[in-house]
Amino acid sequence: MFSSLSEKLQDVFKRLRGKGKLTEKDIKDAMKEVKLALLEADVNYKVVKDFINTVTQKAVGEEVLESLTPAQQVIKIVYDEMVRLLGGSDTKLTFSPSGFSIYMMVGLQGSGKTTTAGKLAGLLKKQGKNPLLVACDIYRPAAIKQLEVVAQKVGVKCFADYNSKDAVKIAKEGIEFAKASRCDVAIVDTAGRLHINQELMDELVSIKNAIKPTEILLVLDAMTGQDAVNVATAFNEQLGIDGIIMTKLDGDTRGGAALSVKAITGKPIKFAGVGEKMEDLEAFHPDRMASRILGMGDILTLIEKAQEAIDQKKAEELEKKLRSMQFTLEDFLDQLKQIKKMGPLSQIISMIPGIKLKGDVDFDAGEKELKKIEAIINSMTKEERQDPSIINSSRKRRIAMGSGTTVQDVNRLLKQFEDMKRMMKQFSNPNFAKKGKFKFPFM
Ligand SMILES: Nc1nc2c(ncn2[C@@H]2O[C@H](COP(=O)(O)OP(=O)(O)OP(=O)(O)O)[C@@H](O)[C@H]2O)c(=O)[nH]1
Repeated sequence: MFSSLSEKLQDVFKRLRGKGKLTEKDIKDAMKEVKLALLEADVNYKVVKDFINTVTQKAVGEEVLESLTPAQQVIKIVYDEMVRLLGGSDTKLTFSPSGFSIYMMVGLQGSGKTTTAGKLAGLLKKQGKNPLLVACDIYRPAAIKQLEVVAQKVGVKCFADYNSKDAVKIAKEGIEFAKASRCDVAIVDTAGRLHINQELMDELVSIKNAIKPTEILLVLDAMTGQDAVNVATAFNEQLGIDGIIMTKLDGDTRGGAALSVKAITGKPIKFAGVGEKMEDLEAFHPDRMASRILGMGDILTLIEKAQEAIDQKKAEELEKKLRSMQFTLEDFLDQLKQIKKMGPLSQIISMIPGIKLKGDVDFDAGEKELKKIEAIINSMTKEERQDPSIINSSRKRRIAMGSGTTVQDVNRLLKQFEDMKRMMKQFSNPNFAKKGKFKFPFM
């Protein structure tokens, strides 16, 4: 996410940090580079111009030039302005005071509307709501089926009528059905087109007038850059939108759409799609996103993901086991599964502050390694997991066969596990810190 922009900005800041006291020329030179980085990231030209003017004006002020750590002050100004550009404070979804909320999903074909409707239903369900999905994309029968599939994936009901060719009627009936089924949220998936046209807008306006949605959410594909911003402008002018869901941010290395859309349309990004899976929808936090772009990580989202994925009771049990040295391969497998629930490795790593990844890091290899470890442990018997010391050569061959790996792979895992246990032992010795002998293997 935003990796190429992030890399460039961090390089600029690194050079600034190396300078100690800054002159006006230093700041202006740095701002030229920031400007270039933003333009290369496909941020709207006018937005970039305003951004650079504001930051330069603030940064060239006496405060920064006389400050003890001028570079940090400049970075802070850039950070604050970036937060403002991304929307300032968080903008949450509005719920209707009536207790029944309707969200109308709109957007171009392929923007991720149907997938996002499912993700949103899943997210709201996790928050204790009872959502219903309504399939109003009547032009593509596959789209109705797709919505039914995502509804099933997240465990919510879906209202569809394969025989009707009247999207307004389906929308109205869907709302009635939602109310009758005691749902408190209806998410209406509408049809998309390849391009904006009058017919599409007329249909959307008719649906809007018929169901009076609590919010109209525009789904935008981040990877289409300034085109996405133009789409947002058109939808907002012709239909009126309340918020934006920016999808495919996981594949967007530039960030131009996310950084321009609020400034251009005045409408906030409320959610971010960060992958193809149903859990891959996050509330959009401008401050956290700015932190990520500037390479400061996003520790808050990381903690939230960990809290969602990690079962508190299990974590406490694990801590006890670690202390009493009863940690087995079974617990190891459990840990692995919990980490995997937090999302792809690349996403988790990008949220850790201070970690700057240069070039292509092979996350796929990391994911494959995790899968391999899981397969190996899954091929062991319960006894073997509890006490790996009984795993002799013939057992190793059987485990390798069963998991589609090699005996070397099994040996490597067993060694890693033993090393880990040895490390735990050092930790659990209250004197280890005093001895000053302990060294992490990677230090
Ligand atoms: N990587 C990634 N892929 C996404 C995300 N959101 C959606 N997609 C993918 O984008 C593709 C298009 O998504 P759909 O939900 O079918 O798009 P749509 O806007 O409903 O398209 P129509 O039904 O044709 O109007 C699918 O392959 C999705 O899996 C995201 O946040 N990240």
